[in-house]
Order: sequence, then C-alpha cells, then structure tokens
Amino acid sequence: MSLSAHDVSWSAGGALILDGVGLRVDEGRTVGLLGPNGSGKSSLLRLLAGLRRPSSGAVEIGGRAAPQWPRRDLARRVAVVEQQVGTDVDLTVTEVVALGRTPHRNGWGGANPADAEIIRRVLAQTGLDALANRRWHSLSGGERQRAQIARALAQEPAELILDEPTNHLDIAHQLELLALVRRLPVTSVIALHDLNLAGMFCDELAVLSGGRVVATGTPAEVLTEQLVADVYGVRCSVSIVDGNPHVRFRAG
Ligand SMILES: Nc1ncnc2c1ncn2[C@@H]1O[C@H](COP(=O)(O)OP(=O)(O)OP(=O)(O)O)[C@@H](O)[C@H]1O
Repeated sequence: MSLSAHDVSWSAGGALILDGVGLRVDEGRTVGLLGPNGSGKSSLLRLLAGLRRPSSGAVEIGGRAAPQWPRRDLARRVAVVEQQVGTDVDLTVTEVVALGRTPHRNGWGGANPADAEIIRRVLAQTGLDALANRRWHSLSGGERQRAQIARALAQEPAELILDEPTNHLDIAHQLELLALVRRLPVTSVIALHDLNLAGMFCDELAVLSGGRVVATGTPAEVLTEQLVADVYGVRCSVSIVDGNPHVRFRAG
C-alpha cells in the first residue's frame, strides 16, 4: 500500500469538510479523484501528502503513519503540485525545476552532475527544453503548470499528488501530461474535472461528494450515467470507446 486514508475527517472554519473518508492507493497505480467544486478533493490531497493532519482518522504513506515520517524524508518521497502555485522570486524554469532536487541534497552543496541530468531529463519529458532559461514571470499559465510538474518529477518521488494538473493546458498537453504520469513508475493521485480524461488515463477512480467518498473502482465501474446524475446533477450517456468509458453530456 502506497497511500491510504482510514476513516479520515477534517474540519475547517467550523465546518466538516471531509467526513469519514477511506481510500487505498496501491503502489504504482494512477488514481483519479473526481467530484464537484468544493467536494473536498484538494483537502484530501493535502492530507494524503502529509501536509495536514486529519481531525480524526489516519493517513499512511508507504505503510507508515504520516506523522511518523521525518519531514525531510517526506519532502523527498512525496511530490505535490497544488492548484495555484505562485513564486515571488523571478527564477528561471531550470531553477524552478531544480527546486525539486533540494530535499535530496546534503549540506550546502549545489547541484551535482546527477541532479543536472535529472533536470535535463524532466525538462525534455515535459516539453520545456526550449524554455529552460525563461523567467517565471514571462511564462504562460500552461507553461508555469508544466514547470511545476517538471519540478515535482525532478524530485523523483514515490508518490505524486497533482491537483488539477491539466486546467491550464491545451488538449495536446493535457493528453501528453496524463500519459506521462501514467507511464511513470510512481503512485499518483490526481484531482481532475474532466471525466473522459479521468476514464482514459486512470487505473482507478474515487468520487467525492460533500466530503464523502461515494464511489471507487475502475473507470468503467465508476463512470455511470447514474453516478454522473447523482453527483453532478447532469444527464449523460456513457459508452465504451477504445476500452474506456466515454461520457457524452446531454442538454437539459
Ligand atoms: N482552510 C479552510 N477553511 C474553511 N473552509 C475551507 C478551508 N479549506 C477548504 N475549505 C472548504 O472546504 C470545501 C472543500 O474544499 P476543497 O478545496 O477541498 O474542494 P475541491 O473539491 O478541491 O474543490 P474545487 O473543485 O473547486 O477545486 C470548500 O467548501 C472550501 O470552501
């Protein structure tokens, strides 16, 4: 088991945001987290990453209770890309990606040749070679998003946690990024809004609604007309295309 939440609840601002959530993510799997706006996806991702403690219940990372991990070990092991990532310092793309190597460095040493090779590789994987020397503030929204994902990959994590990683990307980059994440030998949990992309690229899906998990399973098990109607209040028809469920929305 790579990541798990056991009966996890989390309250904030006097409200119960996550209510008895259970989730198991096996090593190497790509799990999509779906659910309407405000259903608790980002909150659950932060708990799974060990960035926050649940009000009750427990999170395990690599079979060990999240609070028992030394902070530095967790910083090496779990990579997180949150929805809005800003930086006040005007770093270049290469410098941003190099931040992913920081938890692996010992003492005050700078980047070593192995780090440089990893950075070169992830820049190529994310299609950022040509932008390697560009400054953060000059990047488009999609380029910034790819740079943050490259930073997470440079960390060489065991677990990769991505919160809506495709929201600024054009369709070609969305497909490329999700195919890359799926290919990587890491455990990934990805919050997504696009049901069809979730169906294409995830091994398993979990659906949150009102802070509770209302469905888990393979994309074909989860993405049903009934589920979409119940959770999103939207009518659709679901067919199987190339082995994956394809959701077609209906007006009215
Ligand atoms: N620190 C906080 N204090 C108070 N309420 C919070 C806090 N963090 C999150 N919430 C609330 O918890 C609910 C779940 O938020 P969360 O960001 O986890 O949802 P989400 O499913 O990721 O939403 P979206 O799809 O819109 O990104 C929302 O109603 C949000 O306003």
